[in-house]
Amino acid sequence: MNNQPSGLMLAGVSKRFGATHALIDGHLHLRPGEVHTLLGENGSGKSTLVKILGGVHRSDAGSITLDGVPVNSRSPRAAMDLGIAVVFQEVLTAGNQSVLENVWLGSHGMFRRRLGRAGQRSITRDVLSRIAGEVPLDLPAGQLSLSERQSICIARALVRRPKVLILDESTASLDVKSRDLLFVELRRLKAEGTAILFISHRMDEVEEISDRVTVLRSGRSVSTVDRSDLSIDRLITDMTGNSGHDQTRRLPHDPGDIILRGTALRLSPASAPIDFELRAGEVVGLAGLEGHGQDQFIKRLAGVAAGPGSVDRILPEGDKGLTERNGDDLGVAYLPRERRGESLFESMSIRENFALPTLAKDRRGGLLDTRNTARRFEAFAQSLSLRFGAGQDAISTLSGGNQQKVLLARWLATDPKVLLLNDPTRGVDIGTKREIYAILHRLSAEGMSVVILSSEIDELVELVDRVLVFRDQAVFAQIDHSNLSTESIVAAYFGQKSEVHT
Ligand SMILES: Nc1ncnc2c1ncn2[C@@H]1O[C@H](COP(=O)(O)OP(=O)(O)OP(=O)(O)O)[C@@H](O)[C@H]1O
Repeated sequence: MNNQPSGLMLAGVSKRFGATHALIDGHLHLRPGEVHTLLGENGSGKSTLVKILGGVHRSDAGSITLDGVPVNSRSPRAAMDLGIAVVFQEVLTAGNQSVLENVWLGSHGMFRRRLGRAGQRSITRDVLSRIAGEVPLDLPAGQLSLSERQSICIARALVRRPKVLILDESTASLDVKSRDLLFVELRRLKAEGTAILFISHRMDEVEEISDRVTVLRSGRSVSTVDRSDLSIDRLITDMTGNSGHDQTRRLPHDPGDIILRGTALRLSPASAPIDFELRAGEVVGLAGLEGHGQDQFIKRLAGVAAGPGSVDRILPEGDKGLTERNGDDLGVAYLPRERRGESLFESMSIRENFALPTLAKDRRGGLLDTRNTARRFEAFAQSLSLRFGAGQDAISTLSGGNQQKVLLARWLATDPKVLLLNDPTRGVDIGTKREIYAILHRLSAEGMSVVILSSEIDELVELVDRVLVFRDQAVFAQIDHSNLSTESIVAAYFGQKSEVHT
């Protein structure tokens, strides 16, 4: 008779990377039939723990058991064989392979053969319809949206019917509809006895789905809290070791002169044209269900997407056309949504990734003064609480949230007049998010204008002067500061106009 507790038990698990102690004495009990959230600041060790469970890293010390049986996965396949399925933080799909092939990528030949092609199709259709709606199985994955590609990664884990399902920030790339569908599916799996380890920096999600929450701080498990005792303040205190991260809702204020103007911008041939004016010191939010035009709109403002209509940067001495090439010279900075591919240089160091567009600031008589680069980087690293080993380390050694902070620092360092941010705090912990909001509040008070596309409604309510909500490739509603609330934004998402919308 096995007296070991059922589920996944971790005791004293630790892992070092060179001088970095990523995980120290990690403890966790994940029970069958629960959603257990792992919460912690960027770099606190969550992904390291997940990668140990998923057979990507080997722990240096400690014990892990599943239903009393030692887990010592030497590879992702070994973990899978034990019934542990992990959806990793980055969206990992092969763009030129079909949706169907992507879902079955990496599974055993035997397992696949047993099901046959027809079986694979029907299981995939069934799983995807539950978590993402209709997705064409034969389309190359590269043609799908980020959210749909993430749903493929989740489906890849689900078709294997795991005992333990681990979702490492998997919701960060999902649109609202798919996230809601996933939560319904998680509740169903939970009722069937699946043990679910959930990681997210979004407190609304943590509150909604968690049965228990374990907090990691600097690689150590510091507390485990039951759903009935959940309080955001308590969780933040456990995460940070102090309680200094107060919410700071933006106050109404008078913006300055027009600094950027979009005229008759059309996001699709049939959609209504959009006129848009951005004033100095304004912070404007863009929102909407995924695929409704807000992403295209911010890309048009940034000059990285083309289409009918024009975007003009209004300079004090008069109008001047904005082109893709001179956007930076005109003080317009754009932070794209996808870290990989769109903005990170994976073969470069942390400091190089930060400094690339601003190296001219470090030239002295034609020579590069790297000490100056280091000084500039250090200042941003401090204000954004960047957790890293050394500036020369490869960017890939940083946790996901810390990579995002380096990119934000890169564009803040250009001293932009207009900062265009495409979902900038995705993967950033709540303490740092609030530090970023404070920085943006300060810079906008000094006259910088910000356009921020965010999938996080609380972030918009806290940060912006007004929100444009997109539907069907057009602006459906503009919600002004005095009417900003979670309810008013969500109502507009789903096409409900109330009298508060202008
Ligand atoms: N391959 C690696 N080489 C060197 N250091 C690493 C490596 N992987 C992780 N680290 C370091 O280990 C620490 C923990 O990182 P980890 O990715 O586990 O954090 P996290 O809690 O998942 O953060 P985030 O919320 O940002 O995803 C960080 O300091 C990170 O820089």
